[in-house]
Amino acid sequence: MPLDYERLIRMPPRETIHTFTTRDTILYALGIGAERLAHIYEDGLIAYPMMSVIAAYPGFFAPEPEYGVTPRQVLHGEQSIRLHRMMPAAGTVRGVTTITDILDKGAKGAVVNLTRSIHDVADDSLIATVDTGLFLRGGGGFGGITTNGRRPHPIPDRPADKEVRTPTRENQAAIYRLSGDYNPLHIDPARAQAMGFDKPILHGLCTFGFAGRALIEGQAGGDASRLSRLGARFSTPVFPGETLLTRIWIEGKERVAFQTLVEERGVIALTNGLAEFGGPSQQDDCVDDAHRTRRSQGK
Ligand SMILES: C/C=C/C(=O)SCCNC(=O)CCNC(=O)[C@H](O)C(C)(C)COP(=O)(O)OP(=O)(O)OC[C@H]1O[C@@H](n2cnc3c(N)ncnc32)[C@H](O)[C@@H]1OP(=O)(O)O
Repeated sequence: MPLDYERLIRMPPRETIHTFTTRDTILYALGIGAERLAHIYEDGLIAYPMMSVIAAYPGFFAPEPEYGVTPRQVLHGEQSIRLHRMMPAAGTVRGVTTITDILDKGAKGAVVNLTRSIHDVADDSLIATVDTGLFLRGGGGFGGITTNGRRPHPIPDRPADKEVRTPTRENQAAIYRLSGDYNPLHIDPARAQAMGFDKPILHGLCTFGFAGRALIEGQAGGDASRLSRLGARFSTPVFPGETLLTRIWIEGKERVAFQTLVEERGVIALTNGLAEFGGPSQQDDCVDDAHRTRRSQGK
């Protein structure tokens, strides 16, 4: 059934206030397979920039039936983050989520693009801009625009400059969901089968976090504060327990293209990836003392 474009595009912006503690930051890091002490120990804890995807998350998208969307149709299609300052390891943030456009992909489906600005409630500073594209299978055919002019970042036609391997665990989705995405698709075999999958799949945002970690390790020497932008398109679902292989193409001093493959199946899970380093422009103003100490110690 095509979605109800007129209703959906008029959906008012959704404001979400979210308080999180160092425990939540550590849980997110474990959910994306982190092992570095800096991300899993409360003493001088550093939040991964990818954690912005769960900050002020407004909840599972449009479950309301009047929009002509059912949760079974929804797959995560694209994700990007831009960091304007570092994610705090604890605090209260305010997110405002808005639908930017809805694309009609005909028989294939529809793409609903959303953007979320995340501010620190303490000083109202903008922390991150989080853009999400949701692919609604079967939601197309409503007579809408087919493109917004944005093109996926091209992957170079040459061998990658680097590869970083990051194994996921069998219980990865079970850990990741505790950061707030309780979609049964990722844990309940019957619900996964009802959506056409053999078994529960990993959250797309968990795969995204793994890719971010691989890029931070492969391109920034493990210094998470240097990642300022990360974006990619989801092309094949990942199953918990599979090994991810992130291929990196250096495109400039602080910029890489990337793809993330599932090693066991040789399929591409994330593509059209783009990452930028150098850190948020005003980052030194935002780095707390513990973090500065860790950086100077090279941790
Ligand atoms: C709530 C759920 C949470 C999750 O975490 S789910 C897990 C993470 N997500 C995934 O695993 C999704 C993996 N991707 C896929 O399964 C497939 O990939 C899609 C079903 C999303 C699309 O595949 P296909 O139906 O075969 O479409 P096409 O023929 O490749 O492309 C049709 C049009 O759709 C655009 N498109 C394709 N993939 C995406 C995408 N991932 N995000 C946004 N747009 C997409 C193309 O460009 C094209 O458009 P043009 O006809 O105008 O050229």
